[in-house]
Amino acid sequence: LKETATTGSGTAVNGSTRPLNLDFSKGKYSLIDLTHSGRIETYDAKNTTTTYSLMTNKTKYFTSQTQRAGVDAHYNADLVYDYYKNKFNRNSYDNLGAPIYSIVHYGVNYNNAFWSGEVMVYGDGDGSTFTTLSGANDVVAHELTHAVTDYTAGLIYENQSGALSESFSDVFGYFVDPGDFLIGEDIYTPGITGDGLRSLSNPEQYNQPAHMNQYRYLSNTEAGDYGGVHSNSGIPNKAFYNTVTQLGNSKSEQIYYRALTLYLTPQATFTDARAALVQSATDLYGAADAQIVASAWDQVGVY
Ligand SMILES: O=C(NO)[C@]12CC[C@H](CC1)C2
Ligand SMILES: [Ca+2]
Ligand SMILES: [Zn+2]
Repeated sequence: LKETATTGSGTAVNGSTRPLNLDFSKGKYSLIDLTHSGRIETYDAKNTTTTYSLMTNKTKYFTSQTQRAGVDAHYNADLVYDYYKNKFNRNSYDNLGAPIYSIVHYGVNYNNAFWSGEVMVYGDGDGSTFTTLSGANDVVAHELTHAVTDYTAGLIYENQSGALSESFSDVFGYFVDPGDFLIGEDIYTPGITGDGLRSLSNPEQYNQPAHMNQYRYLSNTEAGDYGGVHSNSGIPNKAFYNTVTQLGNSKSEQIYYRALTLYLTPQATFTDARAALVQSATDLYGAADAQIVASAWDQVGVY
């Protein structure tokens, strides 16, 4: 049967109202966004980890409590799609219009979200450490940027290249949510205000190193977070903060996108990332801005 693009709205994780791009067919509305070539479809795992079904509704208003996870996964995926298209003319994570599939209500009390290599997956959190993880636009951007990275630099998810993968995902999480330098603040510890999972401006606040002399040589195993990819990302994250506070968002996002998509390679080290970003700044804006990038990395002990 034919699909018909239409619009509606839904209730977000935080209770606000989100506009939604929907499909109407066979007498019901579904979370299928047909408005651009990277179509977006959002599914509900209903707290299993093995089965899922398209999130649908009788009306165009997705306002029930259990629909909130899907509303924000769908809305934030479109927001991130639009960010990459509008800023860099990138058509979905593969730049070929790949569909973006999201699954919400994954597992029980699942305090995580991840890009599986094919789909976005979001837990509901346990209500104490996290609430529904699709509710944070910076987290959705973080995860979809892992997909972009997989199709471009291909950074290997361990040791320094893995910490760079984490950092680039946090950096584009910031660019999609530029009001603060925290990651995950909208869904982290719902009972506490003002905190976040990580800080780009002050990584040490959440027990991340912010200088090479604090690098954590952890084991390259799941228990060691693959060489500490989520802790050592504090070092390139701080270099990013040093850069963006000098160059501003518009120049910085173009420099970071160019480095990620043109210069970085799978085994890149922090030194390679510095060189890729300095080169990108030179290409785009000249020697003075490139020097600002170089200095940003000097300050975290990466040469
Ligand atoms: O850093 C991450 N993934 O690499 C997180 C962990 C909790 C939020 C969802 C996924 C961010
Ligand atoms: Ca944020
Ligand atoms: Zn990540």
